Amino acid sequence: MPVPGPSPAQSSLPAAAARFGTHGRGADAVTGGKPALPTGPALPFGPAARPSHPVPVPAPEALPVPAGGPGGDLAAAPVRQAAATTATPNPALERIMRGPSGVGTEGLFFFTPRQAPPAAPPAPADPPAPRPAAGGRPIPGLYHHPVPEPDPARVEEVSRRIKRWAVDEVQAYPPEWEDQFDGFSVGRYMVACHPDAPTVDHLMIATRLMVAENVVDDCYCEDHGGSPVGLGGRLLLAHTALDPVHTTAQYQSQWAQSLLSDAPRRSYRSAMEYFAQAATPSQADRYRHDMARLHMGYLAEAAWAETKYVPEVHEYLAMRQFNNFRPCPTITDTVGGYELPADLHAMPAMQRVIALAGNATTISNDLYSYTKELDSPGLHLNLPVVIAAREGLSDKEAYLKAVEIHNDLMHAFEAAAAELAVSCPDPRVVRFLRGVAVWVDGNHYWHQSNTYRYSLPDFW
Ligand SMILES: CC(C)=CCC/C(C)=C(\C)COP(=O)(O)OP(=O)(O)O
Ligand SMILES: [Mg+2]
Repeated sequence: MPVPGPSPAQSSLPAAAARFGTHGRGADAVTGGKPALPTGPALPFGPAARPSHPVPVPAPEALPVPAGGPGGDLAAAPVRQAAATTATPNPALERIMRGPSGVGTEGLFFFTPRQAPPAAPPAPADPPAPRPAAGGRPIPGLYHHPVPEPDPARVEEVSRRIKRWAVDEVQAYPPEWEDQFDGFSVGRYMVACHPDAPTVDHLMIATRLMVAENVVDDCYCEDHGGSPVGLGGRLLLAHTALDPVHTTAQYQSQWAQSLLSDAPRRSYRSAMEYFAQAATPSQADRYRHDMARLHMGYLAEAAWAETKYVPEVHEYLAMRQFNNFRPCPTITDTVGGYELPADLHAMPAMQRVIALAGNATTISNDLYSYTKELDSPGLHLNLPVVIAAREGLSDKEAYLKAVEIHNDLMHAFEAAAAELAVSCPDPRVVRFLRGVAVWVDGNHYWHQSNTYRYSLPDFW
């Protein structure tokens, strides 16, 4: 069912909500500069908008450990003293591999009861049994970890607050698209992905960014008012809502006003303002870097769409490593209320873990969104489509091959994460790795259960 375009009265509002619909099409363009709308918070990046000093970074032994959340048993001193490698039983290492216990921690295991780690003790006898997911069914043969249902009270509160932000603070979508916004279920998504968030305020940091990222993708890139034509200029200007321009007074104020001129920029600006207030400067810079990666991926995809180029499979996978969920799991420490320091984040082994996790989650999206994208206008690239075109396989064979690629990525991610947890048992590293792992699982849960948005092909 096509989504009706905005009414004339609403057409001055940027059409930003198509991301939240199952078949949202025909949105008006939002790329032109529109008159500034009333805004909520003050402009970001001014002295008043920022903490005058970074949020204090706790020492490892002082890391916040929410009750029942991950990391609780990881902050213990014995873990910090665990040997880099060991051939003999080591209680600290055993605890790392065993991971936390308690409700909500199933997704935090690198090794599940189904997959015993090499040279590691068996998992605890009574791991929490996840309740069945909200709906939908997993893709047959897709390697994943079920998660418990996200805390309904948190889901309700995040959902309430995010709608107020989207409607009142950034005017992200016109009123008639409310049901599509609700159907996206971003509250359930973020609560599932961040079970260790200490408070709803922490969850809101991730939720605003998630909405803003989708508003930009829909309105600038996708067929909800977006287009590959001119995308570079739009994305660069939107990127300045995350990474501010520093120029002379006359142009500084013009630039600041421009951030209010469409829904993507209003959303980025506001979500970044909230994020930067909670993050350390290093965490904010990490996010900017990840978003620059994302925008580069959007541009490669757009360039191929413009020239109707179907990439080789390895070229597609390279593009999709950038056009990727990566900016979402990499804020897990900010949302968890602690910091993975920059030098630990920058370790090549950590970078590999992050890339593999991002790639697995993004190929999972390719699989769950396959039928939606087949229905969209033009040729929408995703991994099964590219494999079919480039390797001469049937649609079904290509899809099943893409499932295998996803599974290989997941196994590589888990192996790399477990290896790093052993070789660098700093509790912040281990907690971050678990945060990424549970984000991967929450992301799968959301895709599987979002039957409003996704449906599986008829291949089984
Ligand atoms: C949330 C975020 C950082 C998104 C950036 C990249 C992105 C939009 C995806 C990885 C999702 O892929 P896709 O555009 O194919 O989304 P849908 O399949 O339309 O849900
Ligand atoms: Mg997709």
